[in-house]
Amino acid sequence: MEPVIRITGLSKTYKSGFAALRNIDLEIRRGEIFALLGPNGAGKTTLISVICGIVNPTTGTVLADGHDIVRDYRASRSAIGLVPQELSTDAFETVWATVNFSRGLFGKPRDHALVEKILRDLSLWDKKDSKIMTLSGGMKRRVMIAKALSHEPSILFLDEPTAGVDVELRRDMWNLVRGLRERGTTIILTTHYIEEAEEMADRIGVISKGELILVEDKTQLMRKLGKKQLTLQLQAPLAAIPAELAGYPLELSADGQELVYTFDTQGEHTGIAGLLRRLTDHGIDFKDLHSSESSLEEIFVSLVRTNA
Ligand SMILES: Nc1ncnc2c1ncn2[C@@H]1O[C@H](COP(=O)(O)OP(=O)(O)OP(=O)(O)O)[C@@H](O)[C@H]1O
Repeated sequence: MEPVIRITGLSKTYKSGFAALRNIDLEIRRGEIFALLGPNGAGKTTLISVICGIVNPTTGTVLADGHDIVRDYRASRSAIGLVPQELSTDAFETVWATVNFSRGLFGKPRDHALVEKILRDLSLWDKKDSKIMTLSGGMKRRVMIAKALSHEPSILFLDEPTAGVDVELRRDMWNLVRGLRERGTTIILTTHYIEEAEEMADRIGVISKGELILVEDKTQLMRKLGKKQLTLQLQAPLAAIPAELAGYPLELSADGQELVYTFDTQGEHTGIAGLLRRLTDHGIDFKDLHSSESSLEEIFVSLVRTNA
C-alpha cells in the first residue's frame, strides 16, 4: 500500500545555522499509530511543522496523502489535522463557534451533525456554548483536538497530546486515538512519555539531535532490544562478587543481598542453568528469585545515550 506520508532526504537548518533535522527518510503507513520519541530539542516539532507546511524544509521532499507539501500545499494541508503543543484558541469564542469556524477555514461546507459528533466524542457537548476562556486546561486541549478533526483529516498529528494532563484525560485521549484509528485515521504523535508509545503505537521512531536513529515495529523493537533480568535474593549477603564469577554479567546490590543477572531474550542460551550451578559450587545460596523484562523506557534511554 502507498504510504500516507513519504518523507525523503528532509533537512532543516534554521536561519541561525542550527541543523534541526538531518536527512530524514520516513514512510508512514496508512492507518497506523506512529509514535515519534525523542528528548527535548530533538527535532520532533520541527518535523511536524515541516509536514504541516508551517516551517519550510531546507532540502528534501514530503508527500502527504500523495500531495507535495510545498507545491501542492492546500491539498496536502487539508488532509492533515494538527493538534499543536501550545494551546492557541480564541478565548472569547464559544466552543461551538470555534470548531465550526475551523472547519470553514478549510473550505468545507457546514456540517452541524459532524461537529456535534466530534464534540460528543470528546465529552465537550455540554460545554458547546461556553466561552473557551472559562474552560479548564484539559477541556481546552479537547477543543484543540475538536478543531483539528473538524475538517475530517485522514492524518492527525498530536504534538505532545498528554503533556501536563491528568490521568483521566490521558486515558480519554488514548481511547479517542484508538477510536480514530479504527475509523481509518492515521495518527502520528510525539511524546516524552514512553509508556504512551508503549501503550498506543504500532511503530516507533526515535529522533535524536535531528536524526532519525531508529524506526521499528513496537513489538519487534521490544523483542529485539529487550533484555531480561534475573534477580536472586541471597541467603547471606555477599561483600563482593567472587572472582570466579567475573565472566558473568552480574551486579551486586549495595547491601549485598541481591545478585542481578542480565541476559538477552534473543540469545540461544540464557546461561541461567550454568550460573545457578556455579553459584551452588561457590556455596552461594539464594532464597528467592524473580525475572523482569526491560521496558521501552530503558531501551529508549540506552538508544539515546548511544547516540550522544
Ligand atoms: N525558529 C527557530 N530558529 C532556530 N532554532 C530553532 C527554531 N525552532 C526550533 N529551533 C531549535 O531546533 C531544535 C529542535 O526543536 P524542536 O522544537 O523541533 O524539538 P522537539 O524535539 O520538538 O523538542 P521538545 O520535546 O522540547 O518539544 C531545538 O534545539 C530548537 O532550539
